[in-house]
Amino acid sequence: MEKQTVIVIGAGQMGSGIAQVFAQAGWHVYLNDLQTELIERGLAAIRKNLAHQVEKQKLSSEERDAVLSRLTPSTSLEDAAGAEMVVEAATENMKVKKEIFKQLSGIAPKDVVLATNTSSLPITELAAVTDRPENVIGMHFMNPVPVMKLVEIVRGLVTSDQVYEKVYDTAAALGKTAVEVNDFPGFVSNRVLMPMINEAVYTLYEGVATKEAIDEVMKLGMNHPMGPLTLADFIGLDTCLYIMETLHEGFGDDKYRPCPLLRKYVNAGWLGRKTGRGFYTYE
Ligand SMILES: CC(=O)CC(=O)SCCNC(=O)CCNC(=O)[C@H](O)C(C)(C)COP(=O)(O)OP(=O)(O)OC[C@H]1O[C@@H](n2cnc3c(N)ncnc32)[C@H](O)[C@@H]1OP(=O)(O)O
Ligand SMILES: NC(=O)C1=CN([C@@H]2O[C@H](COP(=O)(O)OP(=O)(O)OC[C@H]3O[C@@H](n4cnc5c(N)ncnc54)[C@H](OP(=O)(O)O)[C@@H]3O)[C@@H](O)[C@H]2O)C=CC1
Repeated sequence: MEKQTVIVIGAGQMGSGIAQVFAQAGWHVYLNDLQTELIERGLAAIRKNLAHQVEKQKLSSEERDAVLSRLTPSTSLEDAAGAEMVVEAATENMKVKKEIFKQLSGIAPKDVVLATNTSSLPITELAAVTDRPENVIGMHFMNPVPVMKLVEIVRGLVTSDQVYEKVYDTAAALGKTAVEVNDFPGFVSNRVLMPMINEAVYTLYEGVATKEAIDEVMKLGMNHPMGPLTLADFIGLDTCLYIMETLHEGFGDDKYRPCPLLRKYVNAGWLGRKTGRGFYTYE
């Protein structure tokens, strides 16, 4: 198979997971972030995951080394000039993403797929800042990327069939199952998931039960692998808040209003697992 190159923009929990699965599928990967330390943190997470696979004999140490050799740190978007695909996984903020996509227009070759891993933001609006909106598409991986099977593919208003097919085939080659959805706030995944999480936060805020009780009810009663407050910490409370704000603004419906407790925690810098504190505390 011809070796292909992808640039993954944002080396946070999603970007590092996306880089890992591409590299494990044989792609060359530029892992891009603003600072070298952030890329190093992402690479450290990948090394840890690969070490676990070696320990479990799911991967040989030679394969691990080959995967690691396909990962190149990048702090310049100019590296998009040498890629066949871009997957943007920077912070869930329209201003940040528009700036990235605007810059990509001047750098990436014309036929490059410009995919975003956004959780909720409109693909069509993002596409409109580029000189090639037909190449822009949502390629929404789930967290943790190496484990979760789904990729939600989101077509913008003018995404071409060719770009859709390329992303669909790529998801399959990464061992994922793609599901096609249209471009509306939160798509399907977060339109359904995030109001449940937000309601769990309201349940805590209104004193209906303790955080442990709320999580236990949903785990044991509904067979969810994680309770909603544990899951919110896992996703990142900033990301949860941004998604609720996108739903609230996008639909103009108060049923999506973010719980004030969620906003308070984010303002306090309690972003969940990634900062060591959210609804729970972490080592
Ligand atoms: C916000 C959005 O836009 C969209 C989203 O992503 S929403 C979030 C979607 N994700 C979820 O809902 C996740 C819900 N939680 C789960 O499915 C499970 O708790 C879980 C898969 C995370 C962990 O599973 P578990 O059975 O409780 O724990 P554990 O036995 O430790 O892990 C199972 C496997 O996953 C792996 N794993 C767990 N966490 C991992 C991580 N962060 N990265 C890589 N691998 C991981 C483990 O190494 C283990 O692999 P092996 O079987 O090879 O040992
Ligand atoms: N968390 C989740 O469960 C899921 C998240 N997503 C989506 O994936 C994206 C990333 O989320 P996640 O990985 O959790 O977030 P993280 O906060 O873990 O990582 C985001 C990374 O992007 C970096 N970044 C910010 N601006 C830029 C830029 N201009 N260029 C390059 N890198 C930049 C951040 O750096 P710094 O810290 O310095 O700002 C940070 O390292 C978001 O759009 C989110 O909605 C999708 C599915 C699931």
